[in-house]
Amino acid sequence: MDAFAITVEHLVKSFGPIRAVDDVSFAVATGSTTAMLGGNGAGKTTTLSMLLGLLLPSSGAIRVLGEDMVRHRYRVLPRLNFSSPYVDLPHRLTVRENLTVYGHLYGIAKLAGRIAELTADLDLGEVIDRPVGKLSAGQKARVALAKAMLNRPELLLLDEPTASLDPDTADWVRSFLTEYQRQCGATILLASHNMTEVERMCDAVLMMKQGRIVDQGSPAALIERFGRSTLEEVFLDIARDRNKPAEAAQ
Ligand SMILES: Nc1ncnc2c1ncn2[C@@H]1O[C@H](COP(=O)(O)OP(=O)(O)OP(=O)(O)O)[C@@H](O)[C@H]1O
Repeated sequence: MDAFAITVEHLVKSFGPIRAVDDVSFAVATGSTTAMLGGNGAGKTTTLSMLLGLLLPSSGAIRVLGEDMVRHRYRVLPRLNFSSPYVDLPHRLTVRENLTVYGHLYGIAKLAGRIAELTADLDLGEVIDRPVGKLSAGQKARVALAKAMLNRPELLLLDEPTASLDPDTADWVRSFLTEYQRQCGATILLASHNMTEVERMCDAVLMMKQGRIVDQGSPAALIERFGRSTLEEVFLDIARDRNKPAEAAQ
């Protein structure tokens, strides 16, 4: 098994004059939970979209699970999955119909059994035959997670996995992900604005600003380097360009 589930070198994505991702290089250790942090517009979603093969890079190299993502993404897509609050599942289909459609798309064997397992794991029994459009945000988030788990991914890319969830549901989702990772040794890369979540779940943090990675390390190492007591304070220091320690400058 490769030491790194993801390696990115000199990745650039331009939209006309905007360099949304501006010469970014990083590696995500296999089996880690790594967070991508940064203010609005820092380039997190654009980076995740390139890792998923949804957007083509303007330049640079991406290897995901040992494969070149630009040239061979169809080899690797069956081994990963993603969840994002910005991607809606078809509203008129029930939860079961949605999971069935995606299960067929992913070529899952014994699909009915897998859906039954996920219904139990994600506590979807009450909503399984209801249209997705009629569910609450928290219920939709659990359905989106079930969709992301259908193929038992080795790599999970999550865009703000707990955005708009109440603290109880958010905590439940975090525990679910941590348990999945413990059982399967999966790698998780998530974009988040929730610093407490990142401190609790993540081994490593990539700090993005204006399309670049401006600092990285474990939450504890970053907090120590910035002389702060929480990751939220480190985030604000970086966002506001203050108290920047010499070794953080790149
Ligand atoms: N399709 C697009 N066309 C033009 N500009 C885009 C496009 N997608 C993203 N951008 C721009 O690229 C930059 C990075 O956006 P991105 O969505 O990656 O940021 P983000 O870090 O995910 O932000 P947020 O925390 O607000 O979700 C922004 O300036 C955004 O306006």
